[in-house]
Amino acid sequence: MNTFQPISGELHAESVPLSRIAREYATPCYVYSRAALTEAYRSFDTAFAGREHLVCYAVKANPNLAILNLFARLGAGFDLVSGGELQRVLAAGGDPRKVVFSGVGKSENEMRQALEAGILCFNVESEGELLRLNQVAGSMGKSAPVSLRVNPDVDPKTHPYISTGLKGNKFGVAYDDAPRIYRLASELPHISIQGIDCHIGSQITELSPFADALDKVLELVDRLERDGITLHHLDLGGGVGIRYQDETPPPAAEYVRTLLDKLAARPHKIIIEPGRALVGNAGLLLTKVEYLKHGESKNFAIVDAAMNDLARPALYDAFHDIQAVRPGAGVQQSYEVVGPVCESGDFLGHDRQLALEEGDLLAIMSAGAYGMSMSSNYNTRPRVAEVMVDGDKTYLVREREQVAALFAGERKLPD
Ligand SMILES: Cc1ncc(COP(=O)(O)O)c(C=O)c1O
Ligand SMILES: N[C@@H](CCCC[NH3+])C(=O)O
Repeated sequence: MNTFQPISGELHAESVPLSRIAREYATPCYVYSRAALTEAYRSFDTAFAGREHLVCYAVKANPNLAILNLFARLGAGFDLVSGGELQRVLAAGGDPRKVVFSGVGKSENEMRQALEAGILCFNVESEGELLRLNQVAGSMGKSAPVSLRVNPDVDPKTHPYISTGLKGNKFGVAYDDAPRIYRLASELPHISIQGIDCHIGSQITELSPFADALDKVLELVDRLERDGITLHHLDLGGGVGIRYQDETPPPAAEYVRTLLDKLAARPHKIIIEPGRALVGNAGLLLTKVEYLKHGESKNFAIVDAAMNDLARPALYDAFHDIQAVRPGAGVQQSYEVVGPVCESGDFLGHDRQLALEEGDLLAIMSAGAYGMSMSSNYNTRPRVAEVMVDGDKTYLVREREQVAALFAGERKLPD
């Protein structure tokens, strides 16, 4: 699908020219396509047809309430890492019985909040967390549904900051420790074992790490079975990559087929936790060129978006394609595309061939995941607006107003 494509020489979001969005909402702003979000979700969901499954969207990728609401309506579950994310999911109409709660540092308060809401499963990441959860659940007269997140020591072949399933990473319990901790869990009075969980990293563009991790998980499932511990679900995490530049990540259908081929003889319900693959290419960051500056060795295009709006280039040296919204009238040359923040690391792209004039609009592509969600107020810059496009309509999706509109008459927002 061509979510963002040129029509009559101007880049559009669905059928809305980006210059119209800039005029109506000002720049910088994030622009999301409802059709692209829907299609991405469905591509995973339909690939599981005939198999008991749950696609739990990883909220951290983009916790925008309109996006959560859309996925909830499509039947998604949610993967959380904080009590704040749980509040958002509930405010957006998500079903707590489809929620899994990951994260290495869950606080007592967060445990209470999740037990109160009645979530599907805690993905427990340490023995200490298991013992604490048992205590908290007991004090509430409840039983906590649990999977252990195991660390399979598989190399996901991605950026080291976003690898999570290697021995040296802080995530999950050590593979060889898992049987002992499951035995402990089976003896705790307020813990109810539901499944097993594994998430090896993010922006993974090959299938082999997923297949290797699943093999290791299945070995453990068999071992547990022999020990008399039966699991109801397997949560295989997220991590499927997207195309930013020239990557060739597996399409959802191929990824799911690879998993299901190994799971054909297994009775378990399958859970996955994709984040980036559902939202990454459904969003862009729209920005305006404020100034062109020709330095001694480089040309700078100084735009009104910055590292506080999109941290990925500064943080991971990540590549985001940068497209002119309209063909430029300037001379085509190499530009450093940089923001107004007072750091030399404040760049959105290096050495980009662009024909620019001041006032031109640029689209920073593939910014739907880990864009707004990692933004900050650094340099006392306000957080930018987020705009949802639906066909030829656009609407501002600023938190409170947006939820109020979505749930008018249906649900009262917490103060
Ligand atoms: C536990 C867990 N699940 C799911 C995800 C989502 O990852 P991605 O956005 O790469 O699909 C993450 C982030 O890496 C995670 O830590
Ligand atoms: N923030 C990372 C992904 C982190 C995945 C979360 N465990 C990125 O922008 O690529």
